[in-house]
Amino acid sequence: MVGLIGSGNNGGDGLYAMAALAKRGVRCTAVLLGERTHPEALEDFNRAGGRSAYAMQLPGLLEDCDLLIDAVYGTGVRPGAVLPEIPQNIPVLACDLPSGVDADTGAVVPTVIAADRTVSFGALKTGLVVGSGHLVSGHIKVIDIGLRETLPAPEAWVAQGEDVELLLNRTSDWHVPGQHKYQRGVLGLFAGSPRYPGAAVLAARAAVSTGLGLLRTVVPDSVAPAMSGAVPESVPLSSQELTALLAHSRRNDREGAKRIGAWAVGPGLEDTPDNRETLAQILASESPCVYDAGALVMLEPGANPQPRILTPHAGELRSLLAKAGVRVDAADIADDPVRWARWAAVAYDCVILLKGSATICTAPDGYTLIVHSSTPDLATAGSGDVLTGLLGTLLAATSFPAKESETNLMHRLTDIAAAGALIHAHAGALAALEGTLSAVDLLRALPRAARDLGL
Ligand SMILES: NC(=O)C1=CN([C@@H]2O[C@H](COP(=O)(O)OP(=O)(O)OC[C@H]3O[C@@H](n4cnc5c(N)ncnc54)[C@H](O)[C@@H]3O)[C@@H](O)[C@H]2O)[C@@H](O)CC1
Repeated sequence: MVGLIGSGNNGGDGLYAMAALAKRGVRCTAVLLGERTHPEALEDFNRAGGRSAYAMQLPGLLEDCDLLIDAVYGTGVRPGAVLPEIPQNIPVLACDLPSGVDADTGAVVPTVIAADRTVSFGALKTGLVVGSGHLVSGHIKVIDIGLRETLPAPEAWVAQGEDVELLLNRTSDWHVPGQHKYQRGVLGLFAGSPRYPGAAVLAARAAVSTGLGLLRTVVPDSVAPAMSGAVPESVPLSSQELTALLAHSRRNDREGAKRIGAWAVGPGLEDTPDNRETLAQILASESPCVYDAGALVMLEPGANPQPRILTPHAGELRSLLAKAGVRVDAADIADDPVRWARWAAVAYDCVILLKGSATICTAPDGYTLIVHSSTPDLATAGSGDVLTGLLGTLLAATSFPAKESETNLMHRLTDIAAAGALIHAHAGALAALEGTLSAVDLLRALPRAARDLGL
């Protein structure tokens, strides 16, 4: 076993770990990379029979290495760190976090040492589960080292499959299925264009296959035949009907509100004057809404009484922020996705679900849930459309108390966004078991994924 040992406490942790292994008879060599080495840990390691080596000996040592322990840098890494290259065939176990990962943001240096496993001490660091850090952390295990009482409140929470029931607060909100179709929610879907008819169909199929009561669709004439063919459950909504219905719900008419409980807007949508007009009507409707893809282009920053979830990927987030006067590039977002998602949540007064290697769901007050279980295969065309339909169903099936505080409402939306991301990720994992993953494979797996997670 070879350990890469840095000059700080992370190096000390690596030496103590290797000392314990050396005592069990494992042949351990510590490559000392810093100008100094944690003195007590080095003494313990030497006493246990470990050997030390210099950086120049590393290539030879790696030829006969079953496991590399990476303890060069932990939370103390500063920008500009340069790390040795490790051949891909050598399994790497990182102490606390892979060397070169920023513990708070997930930013990595170009020479970051990718780990197969990371053993993190005391608490899960945000940088392990978001951005580029998430891609190099491998399997993560958090070890309790008795710090719990002294740790500050977490700045973000990781949501997992078993949390879905809690996130959806099903006991109080979800109606008994099968009684009445409106009780399982009515969703309006405004999506599609002659250029992107499939996006609307994917979102619609996702919505109905997660147990929606009724789907009303607002799609261009050219998309309508494909929609009724692929999603016979959907009921088209003419523009006159739409205007009348939205006027009803603006006056808080109970019947109108019942007819469309939530909206899903954007998959395949084009930026046209007519679409902008419809979008403005939906924005004014005050029914909760998920906005994706083409709809994001048409949104403006600022407060809006409508409860909203926006679901950008990094490029769309950059455009949203630019409209709000915040100039960032793709690299800035990759280096600190939580920070920029929060900026957008504030600028647009909504919940942001930022898609990426991990999904970040965040409210304007900073309440943040991270879903990092997604398979990389989910970055497939149409996968976002499926997520939009699924989130629409979750919104339509949730009853939001009329007198909910702004903060509670935003937290509820964040919980729903994370629940959607978890179901989506689980569907992706199920579909990936069958081989390559297309959006249609994802759709097929959706009912089973929803059932597995208690929907
Ligand atoms: N702080 C705590 O409460 C605990 C810390 N622990 C361990 O301590 C680690 C943090 O220890 P440290 O604060 O000593 O930090 P690190 O051990 O991560 O690294 C700090 C050392 O690396 C050097 N360094 C950092 N960036 C550099 C760069 N770009 N170029 C050259 N040198 C650079 C610093 O000068 C310093 O000597 C954690 O990751 C964890 O492994 C744990 O043992 C548990 C408790």
